[in-house]
Amino acid sequence: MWIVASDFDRTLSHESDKFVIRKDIAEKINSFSKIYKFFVVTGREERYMKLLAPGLSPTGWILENGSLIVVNSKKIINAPKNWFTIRQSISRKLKELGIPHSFGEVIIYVDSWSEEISFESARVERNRRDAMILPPNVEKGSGLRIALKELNVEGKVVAVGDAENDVSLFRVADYKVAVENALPEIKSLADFVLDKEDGDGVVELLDLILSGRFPEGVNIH
Ligand SMILES: O=C(O)COP(=O)(O)O
Repeated sequence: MWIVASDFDRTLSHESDKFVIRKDIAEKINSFSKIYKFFVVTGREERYMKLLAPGLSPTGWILENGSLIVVNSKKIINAPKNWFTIRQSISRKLKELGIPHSFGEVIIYVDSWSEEISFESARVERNRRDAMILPPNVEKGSGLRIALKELNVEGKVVAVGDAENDVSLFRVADYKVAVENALPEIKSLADFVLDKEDGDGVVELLDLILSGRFPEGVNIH
């Protein structure tokens, strides 16, 4: 069984489309998901995914950077019980420091954050200019593992991404794939770099898998 775990922003969707996924790309993923497994693994909240990915029906969603898993209409929170008390105290500290932030269902989002701040009971994950404050040990990779366990799915995991918060996804993958527009450090970690950017790159990957040309038939560059 092939299991594709794909980032969303700048991997499935393009900034010039205001991060809304193109219809042909969503349709390709929907048909792939009927044969194999496809998970969208994103830092984003569920409410944004409803707006940015209308009509997209993957096998499952790993949201808020691995802290919220949605499979088979079931929501699983990947955080310790005391996390929400910790989250309140972190929010108070951010307010004292004058750092604007917002809450997801589980995590804290900070836009355009360049300061180096660490917290005792939380982890800060950077993603390009933004940052997310999460429970310790919660990341995209651990979220994917929970989804696979919940669905009782086993197979070869192909992770595809573009930026820093995709590194943990690479750690749980059998094959690490970067889209053409990925950051240089992500490309250097990848087993394969796709010829195309964003969603066109992911379609390229899905076609390689569907036609049986992955991984042997891929030109490594
Ligand atoms: O903007 C974000 O929250 C990051 O989203 P991504 O993980 O899909 O790249």
